[in-house]
Amino acid sequence: MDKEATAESAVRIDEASSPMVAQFLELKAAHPGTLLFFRMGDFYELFFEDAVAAAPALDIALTKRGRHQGAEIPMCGVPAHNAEPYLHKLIRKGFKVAVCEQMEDPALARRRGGRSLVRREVVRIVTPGTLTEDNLLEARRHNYLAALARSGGRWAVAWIDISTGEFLTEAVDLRSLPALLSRIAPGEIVLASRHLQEADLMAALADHGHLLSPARDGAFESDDALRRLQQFFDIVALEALGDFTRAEIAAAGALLDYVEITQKGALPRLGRPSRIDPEKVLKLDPATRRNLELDRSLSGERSGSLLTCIDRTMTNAGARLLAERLAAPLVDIPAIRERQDQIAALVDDSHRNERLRGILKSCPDLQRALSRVSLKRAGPRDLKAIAAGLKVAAELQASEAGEDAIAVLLAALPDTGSLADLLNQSLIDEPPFIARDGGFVREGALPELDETRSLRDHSRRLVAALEQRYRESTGIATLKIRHNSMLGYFIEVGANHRSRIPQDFVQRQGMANAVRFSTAELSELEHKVAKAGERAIELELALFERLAAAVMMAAEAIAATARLLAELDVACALADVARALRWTRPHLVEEPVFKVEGGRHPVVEWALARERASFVANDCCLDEESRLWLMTGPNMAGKSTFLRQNALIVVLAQMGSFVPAERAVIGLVDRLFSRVGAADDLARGRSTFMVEMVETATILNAAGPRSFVILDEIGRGTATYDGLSLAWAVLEHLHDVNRSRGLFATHYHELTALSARLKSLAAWTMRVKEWKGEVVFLHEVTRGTADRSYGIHVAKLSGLPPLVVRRAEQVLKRLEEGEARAGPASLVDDLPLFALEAGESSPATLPVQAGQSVMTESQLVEPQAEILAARLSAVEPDDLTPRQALDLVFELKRLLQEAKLPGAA
Ligand SMILES: Nc1ncnc2c1ncn2[C@@H]1O[C@H](COP(=O)(O)OP(=O)(O)OP(=O)(O)O)[C@@H](O)[C@H]1O
Repeated sequence: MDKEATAESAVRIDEASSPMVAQFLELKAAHPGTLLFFRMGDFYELFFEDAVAAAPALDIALTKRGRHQGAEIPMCGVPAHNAEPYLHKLIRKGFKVAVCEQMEDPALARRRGGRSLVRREVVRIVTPGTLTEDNLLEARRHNYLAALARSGGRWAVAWIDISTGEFLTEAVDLRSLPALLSRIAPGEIVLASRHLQEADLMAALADHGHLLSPARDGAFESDDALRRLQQFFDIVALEALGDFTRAEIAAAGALLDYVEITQKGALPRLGRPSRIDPEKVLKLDPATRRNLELDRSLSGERSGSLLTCIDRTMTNAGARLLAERLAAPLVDIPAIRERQDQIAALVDDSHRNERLRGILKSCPDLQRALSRVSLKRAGPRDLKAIAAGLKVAAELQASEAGEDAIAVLLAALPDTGSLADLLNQSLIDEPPFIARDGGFVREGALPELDETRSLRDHSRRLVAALEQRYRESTGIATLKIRHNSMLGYFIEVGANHRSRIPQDFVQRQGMANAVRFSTAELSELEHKVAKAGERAIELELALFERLAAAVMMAAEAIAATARLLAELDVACALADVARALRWTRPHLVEEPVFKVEGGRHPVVEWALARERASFVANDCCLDEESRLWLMTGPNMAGKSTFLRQNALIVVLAQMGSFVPAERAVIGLVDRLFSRVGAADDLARGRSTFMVEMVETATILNAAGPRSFVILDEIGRGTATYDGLSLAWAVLEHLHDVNRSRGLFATHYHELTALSARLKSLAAWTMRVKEWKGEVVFLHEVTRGTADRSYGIHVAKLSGLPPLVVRRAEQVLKRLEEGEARAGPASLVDDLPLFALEAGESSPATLPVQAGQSVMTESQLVEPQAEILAARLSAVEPDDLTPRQALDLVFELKRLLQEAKLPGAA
């Protein structure tokens, strides 16, 4: 939500307000919830509470200027020509900024009368979701503006990227809303103010609360929204674009309204909205997305994520599309196969792929340049970028023939050659960013401009000739004709030559060492130069407008080109990954099977390769016979890696990529769940165990026969028997009720006894070898059950003090002796399936072995005895002075007392 400091201004206009303060306050009142960047000459100034909020956020000085109602007015300012970094900082910190410009030349205002104010208007409201400038945006990520609307009791989300024109909608229910939002990852969410009080909605938006932008309720009214959409897209009936729900229409229309308000009427080019069928997208809840480290690692960094591992795209648009596909894998075999075909066409022909990637490399960001042109925020460099992008498209098309999926993709590129030629012929090779000062039109592009420029240059040469003439006529060799913005052209001579100045030189400025003059002749020349210069800029700007209009005429073709090039880039990148990392094309089927041979974890394998270590590939075959795998194995043996690698193979396969395996047959997965590891969610007041249970509940409530579930060490966050009981019940529920495919890793070896009774549960383990008392992890998945956890071996490797390790070994021995007396198999008989429901038994009746955790005091104090022994054996009696010997006796006595050893009193 907006920063509090920007809420409605507390300062009011009254009769005593100066005209400028009154103007400021009026504009401020019209734009509540924003910081007002008030243009004053070369600066944007901020006043009152805006200044107080912005100065610390920007780390700039807070000063004072004038008084209002008897108090000094706080103020801070940023330079207008370099405002973007400041805007960036403020947007990042959650502020919105209303940019208010001077709409006339201050000289004009002065001419109206001494105290006339410069006319000022807010030209744009900069918000996190409506950015278009490259400096404010991340080049390789989408920046979505989303709107959430309800109509007839049903919800929908619409989202656009105004910097690329993408426009999508999806119907959603409140339960699925967090998953949808975590998939879109919007920068800002527009919501009708009336919903802000709804507790269930606010709970669903808990993770996204800081992104909310409340908007007027009327904007979400679906009839108005429909009209707005039809008008914007110039269509009679929206049905032509798809079967939108009322809520989708309301959300989409509200987005247009919000964009119109923030862009002050300048609407960007937007593609027609397309509707996403939620059933065609693999559902990944926020926890699963996070746990699988799809686009960020668990520590929140980009490196170490799957996306970083597979992102070999050459263009920003390609990187954005890849991220989009990874965020929303498909549940649609024909669409997946279409993507696979493109990769397949390139994977075996690395020369072709390299050639295409080489050409793509020089492709600028067509989408973002086009969006700036549509918003009239573009400069000559944007037009040049569009020309360059279109040239790349033409070059790619010319370089390819044939009938495979890539050739088909390239054949679909629209012909935009004439526009590219027009732009290239009109613009110089490296034009400036902004059009205002001219200097970007190529010589020969516009005959009138060439004439004007030569007139201007000729006049400049005449000025040089005049300087030479004046030097000769006055005999002052150091006389110079110079130029500055205050005086224009002037003649400058040293003060000591004053006596030689002719009568017709009119003095304009006297300084300590020099005097400045003008002459009628010089003024006339200056006038000519200035006029020619002005005319040249006029001509250049007019041409710029014509070129921008030509671009907008071809906007749909340019957008289609940009989209196809991004698709090509993604195909090339994934083909490159597949070839370099030996990935294979998965076979997608409708039946709920999962058969992966030689599967690998892409990120772990990549990390190991950097250390020149190799990854051990493993098979995973889930079918009706063994739909659920119960994985046991020592710590560090690779269970989590195995679980995740199979989940990632699902994601990769359904996003249309090849997968890290030798062979893979994947039955479409509708929902993928992962509960791997646990982290405290202290910000929301949840302990590790609570987080674990909430995530597990989500899975058990939603997973079905087409889902794929990975669960890692369920129940470890609580007492052993509580944990075991929970894991037990969860496993049974998954097997009998959810009937999903899945992998379940556990340290509760007791659970493996269940595999004898649950028909589709198979016990698998990670192989280890004991060698000379050490454990060697083979990372191989094999049938069976682990006999031990080797946790203490692993702890030893971690540098735990030897004393603690030895003690742990002792305790373990005793615990195991206790367990052996009862035997894990007894648990199966003690807790028959769904005995709970039948009321026959409860998890609380799990057999707790009497005496298992009870130890005598003398057993417990053994470590202190060892400390004492260690201390004594370190002593060399011959080296001790009498004083040291006495100290030692006291020390030993103290240790003895602390240990409470028998006889210590
Ligand atoms: N298949 C493999 N090939 C090679 N190295 C592997 C493989 N699987 C795992 N490893 C290595 O072993 C490390 C530990 O793996 P992982 O975290 O999956 O073990 P774990 O059994 O889940 O351990 P814990 O029970 O302690 O969580 C990984 O970081 C990786 O370096």
